[in-house]
Amino acid sequence: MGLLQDGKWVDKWYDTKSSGGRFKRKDAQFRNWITPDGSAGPSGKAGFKAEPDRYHLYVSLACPWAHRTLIFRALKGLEEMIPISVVHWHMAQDGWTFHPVDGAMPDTVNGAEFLHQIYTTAQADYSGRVTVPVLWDKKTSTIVSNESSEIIRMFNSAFDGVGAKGGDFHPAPLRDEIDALNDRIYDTVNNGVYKAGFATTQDAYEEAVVPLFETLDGLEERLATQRYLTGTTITEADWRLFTTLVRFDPVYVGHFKCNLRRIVDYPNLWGYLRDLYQQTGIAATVNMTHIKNHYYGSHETINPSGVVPKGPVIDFDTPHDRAALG
Ligand SMILES: N[C@@H](CCC(=O)N[C@@H](CS)C(=O)NCC(=O)O)C(=O)O
Repeated sequence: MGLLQDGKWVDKWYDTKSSGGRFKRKDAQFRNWITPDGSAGPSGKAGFKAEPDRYHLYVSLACPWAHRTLIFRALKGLEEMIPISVVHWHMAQDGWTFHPVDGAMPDTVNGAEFLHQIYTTAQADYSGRVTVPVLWDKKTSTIVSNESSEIIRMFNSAFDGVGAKGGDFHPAPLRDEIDALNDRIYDTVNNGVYKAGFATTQDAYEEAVVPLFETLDGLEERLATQRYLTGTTITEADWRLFTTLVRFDPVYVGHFKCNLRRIVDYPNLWGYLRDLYQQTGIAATVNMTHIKNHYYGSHETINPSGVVPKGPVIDFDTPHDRAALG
């Protein structure tokens, strides 16, 4: 695991010393937007018009942030318009690589061996972490965005005029509610599991793990009377929660010490997770081998042996009985 410093790759683990053992996630740096007419979005430069066969997506099947983008690509039927490359699950001294393994897909656009080469192709003196997902523009040979929350917003609507499937997962009447849910769930759940797992002091760990389960307890109550987070329709907030929940029992409970309770111990959250998993096209975006091998096999500071546990045995296909909620 490493990062780029002035365009040079340096092998370095996260620094938690300067923050009392706390893991602090750095903001993504490429923040442009694809829009229907190529005008600038909420941030970044103009010039990225929604066009078929112009963009390419680099992902890891292990990564919950990249997983969001794969889900939106599937929901909106963008598979042909936006092809993908998939990195190897093992993120070691070279960072993410395109080395072959079952489920990986080579870089057919730039012919890179390492993901960091994509970053330096976009910006030769780039300094920062080299993360997935990356949305690439073939026309101008640069990175449009490496921020998943913004990539899914683009996929949600920018391609609607050029052949994307219908469906709006951030509809105007629900926006405030979705955004508020996203804020809390990002901080305490999506990023909360990382803050617990990468903490290197007891205090930092407890500061993360307690709010994580307070939020999960609250969501369990919320989902007792409604099928999805905002009611009867699935929104962006549900998909953003899903990618953490699906990894929770297989990885976060053990590897990240998020073990006050498991998702299977929460009847409503567990049914809700299966409900989302069983939606059309979603199961195909979940690769449990990449997920488990990546976390247990790449984070040497947490699991030095790299041994990957066999369990738990989980069946996301069992009926969920949530249709009665609407
Ligand atoms: N803000 C980014 C975060 C992406 C992210 O941290 N991805 C992880 C994989 S799950 C990564 O590539 N980490 C490599 C690193 O930090 O060096 C997003 O949501 O797109």
